[in-house]
Amino acid sequence: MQIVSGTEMRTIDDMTINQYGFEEFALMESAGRAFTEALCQRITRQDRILVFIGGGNNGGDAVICARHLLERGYDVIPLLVVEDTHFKGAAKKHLELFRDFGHEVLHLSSLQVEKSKTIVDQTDVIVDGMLGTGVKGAVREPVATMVSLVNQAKACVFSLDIPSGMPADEAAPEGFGVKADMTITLSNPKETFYLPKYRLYTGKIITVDIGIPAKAQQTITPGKFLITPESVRNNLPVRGPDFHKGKAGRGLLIAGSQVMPGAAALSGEAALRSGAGLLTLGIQAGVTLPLPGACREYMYRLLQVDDGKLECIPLQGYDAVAVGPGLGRDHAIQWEKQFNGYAGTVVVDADGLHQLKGHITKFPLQTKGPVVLTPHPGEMAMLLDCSKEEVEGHRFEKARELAAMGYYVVLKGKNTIIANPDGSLWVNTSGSPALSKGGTGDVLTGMILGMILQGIGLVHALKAAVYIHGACGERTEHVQEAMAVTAGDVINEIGPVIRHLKLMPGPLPVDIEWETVIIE
Ligand SMILES: NC(=O)C1=CN([C@@H]2O[C@H](COP(=O)(O)OP(=O)(O)OC[C@H]3O[C@@H](n4cnc5c(N)ncnc54)[C@H](O)[C@@H]3O)[C@@H](O)[C@H]2O)[C@@H](O)CC1
Ligand SMILES: [K+]
Repeated sequence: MQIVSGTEMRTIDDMTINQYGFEEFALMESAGRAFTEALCQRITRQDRILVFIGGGNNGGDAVICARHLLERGYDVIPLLVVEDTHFKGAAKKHLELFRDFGHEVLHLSSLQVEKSKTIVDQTDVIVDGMLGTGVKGAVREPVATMVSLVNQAKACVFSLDIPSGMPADEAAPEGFGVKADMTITLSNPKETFYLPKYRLYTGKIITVDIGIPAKAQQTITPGKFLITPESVRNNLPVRGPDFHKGKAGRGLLIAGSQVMPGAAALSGEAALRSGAGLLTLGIQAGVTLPLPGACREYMYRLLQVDDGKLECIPLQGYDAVAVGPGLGRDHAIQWEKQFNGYAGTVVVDADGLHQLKGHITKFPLQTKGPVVLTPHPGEMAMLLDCSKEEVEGHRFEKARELAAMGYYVVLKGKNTIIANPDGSLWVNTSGSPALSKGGTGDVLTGMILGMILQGIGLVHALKAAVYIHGACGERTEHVQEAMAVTAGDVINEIGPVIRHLKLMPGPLPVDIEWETVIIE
């Protein structure tokens, strides 16, 4: 499932209409109808419906929705928030058709604000078709007053394509808009749906297919995609009857310190629970690991510290190395000496990232294999010399900026982003507030290491680890309060979540990119 900015959506629409000859009028009909179908599955015949109609193509879609609802016998008030003169092209034709079929629209200009407030108060369902991806700048009157009215309404609000007023481009200045209960988005989820500043706007997100050809979608490169459970399931490691531990990789985890031994234990156990075949823990000599746990299952390599530097470990025989959880910053990793020419995968997290900072531009050139960085927003800000707010406001851009230095980036947070050095992105939708606790990041690093070791391909491994980690958080909430969940509880869900994924009912979709998905 591809995610797009508003600008990219316009490019796709232009290709569809101008390059492939699709009629704009018919495409709009398809959009309005797909929206209505999804809407009708969620409302009842008794609902009083108010359809807010703007003057652009989003309003055109809303006119079509109002027509279909009326033709199906629903109780509908179509309310035009601008004058007829705003309507152009296909939207204008659809408005004319609406009237030709004998339907009437109410004009906002003919109502007092008090009257419009009464109408809103008496409504059960609001269709928000005022502004779509074409919004520019802050919402102007009279739409701004209507946005406020909608946000105070008791009615269930369904935004058409995107909540009115909210921009569809990450680069646009922050906008104020409708706060929907559900957004039924056309063709592709918009990138801003996955930014923290707009989290309260979309409500649940549903994507509907409006018949845009795949060829038009493929013109957007590098692409941004949602991680779907189906795509994770299709690429999970499989163990045949002749399987043995050597086939599940040999990993090295350099982690832990006197004050944070638990981070090493959590990461290591998560790597093993995610399928790692053999794991060695490289840990500073003298650190006492908390027992029990998975500490029994891995091998140890005690690291000496000399002159403030951590001893280097020969890396032959290790398929991947993860470095950083709980490591501290006092004992320096000798990046160049330790990893020079190493052809396996290196994963750097937590204190490892702080230590890597001074080597950030050189490091990908010193290793032969891929390097994965797993920063949270604060660590990302540190790596890119910007503020955490800048990272959170521009998560796609910042993930790509770091990836362009030659890294695979896992930018953590709600809707974790995976970025490829070529700029391709994957966005996660699983997760839970239960994961907001110390140690869950260490668990994710271990899971990433475990998945990488099983040889399913680096991006598939990252997608699987990130998705399953989020799903583990969701599952912990079924049996206990989110606030009570610990990182150890998350580890305990890895096996059940993978089992659940593997047993998912139904045939596998041939091409998930074109499935309609419901994102809770
Ligand atoms: N061919 C296409 O391009 C298709 C577009 N579709 C729909 O078209 C939408 C995009 O349509 P448009 O590009 O016409 O744009 P919109 O309908 O999002 O908005 C344009 C209108 O809003 C007004 N406007 C812009 N910024 C404003 C602000 N800050 N305050 C108040 N009014 C403002 C403009 O004057 C114009 O009338 C999508 O969201 C989608 O709903 C669908 O019909 C599918 C096909
Ligand atoms: K809208």
